[in-house]
Amino acid sequence: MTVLRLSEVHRTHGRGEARVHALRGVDLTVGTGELVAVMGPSGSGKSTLLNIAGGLDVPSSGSVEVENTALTALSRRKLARLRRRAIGYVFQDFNLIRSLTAHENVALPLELDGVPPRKSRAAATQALTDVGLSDLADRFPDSMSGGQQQRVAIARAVVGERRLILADEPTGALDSRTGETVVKLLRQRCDAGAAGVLVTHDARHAGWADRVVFLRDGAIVDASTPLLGVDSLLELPR
Ligand SMILES: Nc1ncnc2c1ncn2[C@@H]1O[C@H](COP(=O)(O)OP(=O)(O)OP(=O)(O)O)[C@@H](O)[C@H]1O
Repeated sequence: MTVLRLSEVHRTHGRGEARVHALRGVDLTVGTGELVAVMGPSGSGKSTLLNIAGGLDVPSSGSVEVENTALTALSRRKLARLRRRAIGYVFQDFNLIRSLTAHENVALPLELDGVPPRKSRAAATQALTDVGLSDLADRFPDSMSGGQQQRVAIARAVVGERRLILADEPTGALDSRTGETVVKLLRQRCDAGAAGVLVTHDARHAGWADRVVFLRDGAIVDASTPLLGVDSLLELPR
C-alpha cells in the first residue's frame, strides 16, 4: 500500500531576487514496509522535501498524499491530528523536552492526542523497549548520551504505531556505531510495516534502504537500489 505520494511537487522560498526554487517537480512514492534514503549535496532540497512530506511545510504547487489523504485539503486541525497519529518525525538535534523524562517525552504525542494515560504510558513503555531503553525510562535527556537521546527521539517518532517515519539526518550528531544502530532501528520499524524516508549523507546508512533517491538542485536525478547490499556493507572498513 502506498503511504506517501508526492506528485510534481515544487517549492519556492522567498521572493524577488532572493527567490530559491528548492524543489522542482519531485515525484516520490513510498509504500508500506519500504525505507527510502534521500541523498544529495547541501542545499539540494532534502529537508524541504521531508518537511513537505510531513506536513510541516506546504508545496507551492503539486500534491502530497499520506495514506491517500491530500495534506493540502485538510484543515489545520485535521492536519495536526494526522501528523500526531500517522507521522513520526526524527530531527537531527533530537528535540526532546528537557524537563520531561524519556518516558514522558515518548508518551507526549499520544497524550496530546487524548489517548488515556494508562494506554499512552503502556505504548511509551513498549516503544522504549523496542529501542532498547526500557531501563532508562525515568532518566532526563541531560543525563543520557547522544545515542540514547536519539533512541528516545525515535521511540517518540514511532510510538502508537505511526505509519510514516521521516528522519532528517538522525545520525548527524552521533558516532558511527551509534548512527548505524539508529538506522537499523528505522529499518526494523519499516520491516514491521511502517514506511520510512531517511535523509542521509552517509552511503553506508543509505545501504539499509530499499531505494536511494538523489536530489540535485531540487530535482530527483536518479532513483536506484543501493549500490551495495547490506552484507557487503558490513565488510566495509570503519
Ligand atoms: N525558509 C527558507 N527560506 C529561504 N530559503 C530557504 C528556506 N529553506 C530552505 N531554503 C533554501 O532552499 C534550498 C534547499 O534547502 P534545504 O534545506 O531543503 O536543502 P538540504 O538539501 O536539506 O540542505 P542541507 O543538506 O544543507 O541540510 C537551499 O538553497 C536553501 O537555502
